[in-house]
Amino acid sequence: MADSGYNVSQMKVLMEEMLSGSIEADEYFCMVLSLLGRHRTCTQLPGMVKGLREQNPPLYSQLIHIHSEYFQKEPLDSETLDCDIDLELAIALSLQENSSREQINGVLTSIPTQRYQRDNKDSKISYSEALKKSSVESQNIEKPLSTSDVILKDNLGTRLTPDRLQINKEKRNEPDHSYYGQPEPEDCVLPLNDNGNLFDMESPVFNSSKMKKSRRGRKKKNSAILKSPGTMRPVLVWFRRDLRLHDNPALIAALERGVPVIPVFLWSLSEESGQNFTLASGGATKYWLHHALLLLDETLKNRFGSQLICRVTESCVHELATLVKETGAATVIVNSVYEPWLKERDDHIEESLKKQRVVFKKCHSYCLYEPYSVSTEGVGLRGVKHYEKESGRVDKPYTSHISPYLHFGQISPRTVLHEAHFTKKNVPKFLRKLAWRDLAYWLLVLFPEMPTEPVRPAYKSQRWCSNQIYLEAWQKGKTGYPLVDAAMRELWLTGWMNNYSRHVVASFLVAYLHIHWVHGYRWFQDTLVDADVAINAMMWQNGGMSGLDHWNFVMHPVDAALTCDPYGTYTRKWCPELAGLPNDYIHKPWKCPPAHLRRAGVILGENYPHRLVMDLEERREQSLKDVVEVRQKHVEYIDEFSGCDMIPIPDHLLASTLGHSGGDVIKNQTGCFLLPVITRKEFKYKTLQPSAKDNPYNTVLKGYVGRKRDETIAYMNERHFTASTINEVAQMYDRRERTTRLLEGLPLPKENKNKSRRTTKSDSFTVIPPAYFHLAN
Ligand SMILES: Cc1cc2nc3c(=O)[nH]c(=O)nc-3n(C[C@H](O)[C@H](O)[C@H](O)COP(=O)(O)OP(=O)(O)OC[C@H]3O[C@@H](n4cnc5c(N)ncnc54)[C@H](O)[C@@H]3O)c2cc1C
Repeated sequence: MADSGYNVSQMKVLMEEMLSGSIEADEYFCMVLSLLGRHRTCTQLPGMVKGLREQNPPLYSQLIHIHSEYFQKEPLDSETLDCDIDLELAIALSLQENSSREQINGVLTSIPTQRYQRDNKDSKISYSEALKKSSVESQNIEKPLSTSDVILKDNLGTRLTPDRLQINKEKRNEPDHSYYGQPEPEDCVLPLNDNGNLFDMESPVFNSSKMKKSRRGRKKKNSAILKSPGTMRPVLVWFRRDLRLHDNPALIAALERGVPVIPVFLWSLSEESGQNFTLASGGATKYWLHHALLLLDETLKNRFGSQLICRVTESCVHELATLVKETGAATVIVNSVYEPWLKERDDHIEESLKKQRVVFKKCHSYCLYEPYSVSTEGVGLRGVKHYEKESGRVDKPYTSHISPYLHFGQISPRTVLHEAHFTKKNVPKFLRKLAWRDLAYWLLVLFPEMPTEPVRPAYKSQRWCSNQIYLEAWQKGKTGYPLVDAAMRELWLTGWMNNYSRHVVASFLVAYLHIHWVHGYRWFQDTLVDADVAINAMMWQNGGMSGLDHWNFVMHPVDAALTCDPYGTYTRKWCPELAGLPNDYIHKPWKCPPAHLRRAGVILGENYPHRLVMDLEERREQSLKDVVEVRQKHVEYIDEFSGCDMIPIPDHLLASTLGHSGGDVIKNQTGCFLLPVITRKEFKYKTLQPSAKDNPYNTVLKGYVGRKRDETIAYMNERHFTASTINEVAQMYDRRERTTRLLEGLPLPKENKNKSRRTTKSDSFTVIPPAYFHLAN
């Protein structure tokens, strides 16, 4: 067993997880491999799991089988290193081997780049030098630097922040790097195991035989190709939102070819944004991107003597065609991006490269699962019954802060997932968030108009307020509500705010200022360093009440502060003019006695604004009325059985879910197949009883109520879990008893008809609404 206490406990957890069925045997094996290293796994794993021989013979033999299959043929030598070291070696090899081969054989490879031939007619020069040169010179020759290229080199005398990537300086102060900085390249490496090896991230499904095969394949291919210089056409790795070297499937695929690898980054603002005013690249993200590119280039340069070719272009398809001509590349490899308009562009690029006889290969890495591969099979109509309320302290760095790194692919989601599995025992909420990231991309693929058009069609006609003063006050953090202002100022100054604050400011804009969520989406796109069309649009749609899974809560700007900033620390940091107020009044200065205000140096209306809107209850009521009006106007989008909103399901999803006939049969008068979606109870109630004065389902969260609700949910979950565990153990004994009696020929005990169920009968979500039966038949 492992030497360190750390590993012992890790091993225990892993074994427990495998026994409880939360991980498979091959996952277990890979994790052990990562923790103990190859040698110790080879020699110690059979002994470690021998207790299973009695306890769980099938599992035991499965593990032994995996173990022997993995180690049987592969010698334990230093060449079989894990992914990143492989990567490092391979990159070094692909550059060095070429150059040394040229020097030894005195042979110039057969396919130097066209431009290179132009420039070096007489000279014989090694291919690697040619490549290195090509990446520097390609920009100098074809186009003037100032207009089309972004060269990320100080020593080339080029501006590090070219115009088109530069953030609008008048608009933004320099972000506070001490608060939120770019990672050093080293920050992005995978964790080391005891042997100093890295986790093997190559196999997403932990398939040991696949892992082994691909390693062998890689070694073979490298050596085979390196021996035949005649086939050395380089490969272009087009970096997009995968600005890293580790766990990068496109880069690995390129290196596997054993030919020179040319790293490229292309920037086309209009293509990034698509046609629908998605604002995919706002000022803050450009700023982040700029630094991420610098880092990537630096890493390539320092560690591998390579460099990133960066070009700004109107059309990536043309730029790639040019690059292919310049370098003689036979293959372009990318990691897929999933925004529908970018996918369309990739399809177009693939076609066009095909005509040049260049292979365009796409790998998957941006999400955990490819959005196109997500199956709806097995998805029932169950609600999200035990959904825990979003909570978070804005005054503490309790969340991971990895969103921009994930957005630009500086960290891969798989790495995060694996680290989460390894470093923490139980992080379901965090894992759920990673899944939401995938969910956002899945939704964007289904509803490409999501950044601009409500997913619930009825809500297109909702009335919104167009008061520009409100919007600007919100954007600048001058609403007079300290928590909202603190969050918006943090966003402006750092390009980031945490999830809870995002909910607070979104609720405020939509439910209290009545400003269309699209304005919120746009502002976030421009100011967040992690601005992400898919996630941002999904969240604003949900906050704006027209999304697939709209929030079942509204954040009150004062009460929310009780939960997220109970001592006012956060608010004082970003609204320093209020710093002197006592805790009791920091979130509601308008209630502060004049003497306290004077002592704290606060003059409302002068150094801190009066509240933009004062009648919060009334404003919220109005927002409810607006929604009810929409629902009453568009009854065709309301399910008559459940009272829920309905959304049209895209045909292709319908066909994949219900089979080829699905698309024809089940369409109503709107010409679409409509599916009921979760709808706030207060909307249903008020739609049925518009003049009712009461609102038993009021969704406005009170800080303390929120906390109490968390505790109640945790308590209920625990009871539910304990009850079902006891029930299952009882059933297991029951089954054993019956088997023994059967074997011994004894009469069987009477069945207990009142067995408790894991899912209670009263769970309304398990009942399929009659509407569905009606439609499905
Ligand atoms: C109105 C609104 C707009 C948002 N816009 C964006 C955006 O443009 N880009 C963005 O990355 N996140 C967005 N989020 C989601 C969330 O607020 C951020 O991902 C989170 O605050 C980032 O901090 P973290 O890395 O510490 O998150 P953690 O809580 O540590 O979560 C880890 C990762 O999970 C993912 N994640 C977390 N929450 C969500 C979520 N609700 N939906 C999908 N993925 C999630 C992110 O990639 C995040 O980095 C938005 C939320 C709201 C309410």
